Amino acid sequence: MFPSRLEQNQLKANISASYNKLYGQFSLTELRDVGNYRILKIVGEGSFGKVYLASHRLTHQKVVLKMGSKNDPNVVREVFYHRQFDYVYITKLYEVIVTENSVWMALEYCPGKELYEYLLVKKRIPLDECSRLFSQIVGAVFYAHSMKCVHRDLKLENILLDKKGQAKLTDFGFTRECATKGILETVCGTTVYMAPELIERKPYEGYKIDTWSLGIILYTMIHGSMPFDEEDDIKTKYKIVNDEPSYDDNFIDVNGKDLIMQLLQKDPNQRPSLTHVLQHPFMHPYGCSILEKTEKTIKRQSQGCKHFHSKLERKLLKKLKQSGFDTQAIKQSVNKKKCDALAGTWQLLLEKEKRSESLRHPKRSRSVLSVKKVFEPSLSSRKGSEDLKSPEPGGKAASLKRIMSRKSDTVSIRQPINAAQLNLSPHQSQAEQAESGGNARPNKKHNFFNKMTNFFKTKKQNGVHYQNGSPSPSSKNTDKRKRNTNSFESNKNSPHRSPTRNGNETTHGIDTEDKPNGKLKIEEPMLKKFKSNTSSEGSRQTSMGNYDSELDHRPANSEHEVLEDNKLLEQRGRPMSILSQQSEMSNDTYNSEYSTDGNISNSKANSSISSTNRNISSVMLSPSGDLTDSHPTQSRVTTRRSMSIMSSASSASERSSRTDSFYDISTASSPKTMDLRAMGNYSNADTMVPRMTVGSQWLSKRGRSPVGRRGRPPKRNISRKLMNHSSSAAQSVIQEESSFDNEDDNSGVLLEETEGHGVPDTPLLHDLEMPSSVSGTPSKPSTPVCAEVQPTDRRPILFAMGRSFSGGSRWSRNISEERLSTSDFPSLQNVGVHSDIGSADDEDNSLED
Ligand SMILES: Nc1ncnc2c1ncn2[C@@H]1O[C@H](COP(=O)(O)OP(=O)(O)OP(=O)(O)O)[C@@H](O)[C@H]1O
Repeated sequence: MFPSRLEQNQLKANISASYNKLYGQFSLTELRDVGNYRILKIVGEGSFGKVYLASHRLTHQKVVLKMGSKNDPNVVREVFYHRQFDYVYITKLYEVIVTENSVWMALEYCPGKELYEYLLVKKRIPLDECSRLFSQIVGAVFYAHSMKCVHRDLKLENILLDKKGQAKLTDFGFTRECATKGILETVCGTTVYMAPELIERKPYEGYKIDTWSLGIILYTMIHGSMPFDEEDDIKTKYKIVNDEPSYDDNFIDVNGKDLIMQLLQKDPNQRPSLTHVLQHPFMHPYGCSILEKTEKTIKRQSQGCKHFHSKLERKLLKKLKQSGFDTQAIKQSVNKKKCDALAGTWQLLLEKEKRSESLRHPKRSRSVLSVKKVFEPSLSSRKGSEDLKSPEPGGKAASLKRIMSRKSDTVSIRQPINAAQLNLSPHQSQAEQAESGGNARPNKKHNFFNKMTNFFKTKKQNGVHYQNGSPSPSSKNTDKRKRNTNSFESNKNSPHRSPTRNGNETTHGIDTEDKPNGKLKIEEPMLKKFKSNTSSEGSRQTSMGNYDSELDHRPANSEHEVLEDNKLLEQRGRPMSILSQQSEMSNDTYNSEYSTDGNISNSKANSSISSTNRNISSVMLSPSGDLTDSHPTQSRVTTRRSMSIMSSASSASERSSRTDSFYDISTASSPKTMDLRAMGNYSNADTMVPRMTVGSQWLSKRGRSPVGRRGRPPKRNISRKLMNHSSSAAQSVIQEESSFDNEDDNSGVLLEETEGHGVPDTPLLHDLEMPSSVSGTPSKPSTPVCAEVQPTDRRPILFAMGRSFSGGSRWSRNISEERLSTSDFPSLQNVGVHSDIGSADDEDNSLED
């Protein structure tokens, strides 16, 4: 029986519709999935590439996917070091996916964004909150240092806030180990955060430059502006080397000042150890608690205590086994920190299980770090910080906004309210917490809205008018009068900090009477100043140069991206990076050591560096002590905010370290190769082509590209073009590398300045292994190797880059082979996974774990 004509037509239409659908899917340029992750939206963009919010398909856990170029050694460096860290105040690296050209890092999602942005919103962070956040940051750096690693790019932008408002250190692109070489030479970091010895280009102790940057961070958190940040970078550098920061007693107390002064000692040897920092009275009560727990964590990890020992882990492992998983493979991946799909899935499952567990059995943590604990009125009032009660950025304001938006049909707020404008009691905050947690009870809501109404009534009576989230001048007068009764001076010697002083209220104005010189300090310009100060290059921003226009330059791949970009525009009106004049070195990425791999670069950037160096020296050598700038800075257009830099003055050892790091991660070192390295043999013919490509990319990336680290891809392309065509340095790299074309097969050659090499002795760095597929052979964990360098001894050393590039795709291939597909997994119910992901706001990450 043949189908009727109508049926035939219907069938035809169906077939063509599904064909077209499939075709449409194939021709989609939009990125939807990476490995086991479904991309949800763009959350940021770094110099490496875009950063996406994604969902792990198997566990529905949210992660951040950060993309980088496979050929960028900073990406390799970041992965290499980051995967070693397993610490509560460092973002977790769950998984690394390597595709043909890119590396994708699946990182812990921190919805609170950067501390920098938080500070922009808050203007200043109250002392108690500073103490809490700063203890967490110092804890993270202490942990990294105990692993014999220095971060070298500590700044507000590299500290993220998780959903609980906890600080998380991130971005390990400049990290290096110090186990083999205590004294480093590479100038890297961000100018305004740089220690004097870095500015002066002296050899430096890595740990101590981190300590200095911590001082800058603390100062900025408290004051809302940076201690050394001038319009002119030369002046900034001069100040870093010669001046003491000025402290504003309206915002800082004796302890805070004492701590910052210690951290910002010009003499690195005078800077305190991080143990001392954590024990400092300013850090009380958080510091000691963090120190204690971090030490425990370090001890446990250094003793090689592996995972799978806790009850929860064993339970989860059992479930997985019962469901047919290869638990041995999981154990191996996790213990060796392979960061493959198995390890990633395990970590995410475990986190989810922890969350469910803590929901099932909520326990009250005794830790002072517990969010619950810090919400307690007693502690809060002792420290006087309202913000402790709002762990999320935006604090009360954010919560309030949410609550109010829920009730938008009955209550309306004209403008977002800044936390600073609210002065609720601890109890109010607790109620608000309950509200924002979604467990609000009607009576509480009622209560809360009554309080809100009262609050607005009171403010109205006091003449406060909200404009763009800030009180209008008339309100400031009122506030000023109010603060007169609570002036800091009167509380200065009090052992307890004044709630008003610590609260956000104080951030809105300072009494004329409080100032010794009687000068009125106007708050709004302060905020503006801070904006540009924090974005150290942003101080040169023009009205044209802004984040918006930068985003506009980027090709929007899809409507989705456009939407995201628009959201970003709404959220962040930051100044953007615009190409600076070539002589501008400081806050741009200037001549990374990658660009000098085997070469002393003669690029424009290099000359810019030397010109700036001349500038610095001329400034500093001025006999009168005045700032004499014999080489005035060329007109800068504008830049966005502080940029991380790495100078051409990088020591060969640093370069060696980087390349060794890459070597370690990509190929397993063999004693034989090591010997060859030491003997200075050159080798490898077939890897020269990729090396050449890589060389040029490195040059354009963090090299002399006038675009900063946060430069956008189109600009990078431009600079790459410039490099390729105009930079003799790039050619020089290629020439020198090409000269070794006919060497041994297994290694790349880098013309290095070296005198030998050392092997790190840190036990914590040892037990690592990337997927064996990286090297193509089962690999014993290799230790980071770093050449001890004498600048005078310039000779080529062998370094086994070859396989890394030629074999990179093999790694990628094998990883993807190993990667679990959805079908590989049984139903998640079988392994006891709940679908209420992310809803809990528990203590899953607590140090007690
Ligand atoms: N784990 C994360 N959670 C939430 N957002 C993140 C996370 N990591 C990065 N982001 C967002 O992505 C942006 C860029 O990320 P990141 O700064 O790490 O990139 P980058 O390439 O290292 O940048 P740069 O080197 O210029 O500092 C950040 O500003 C932040 O807003």
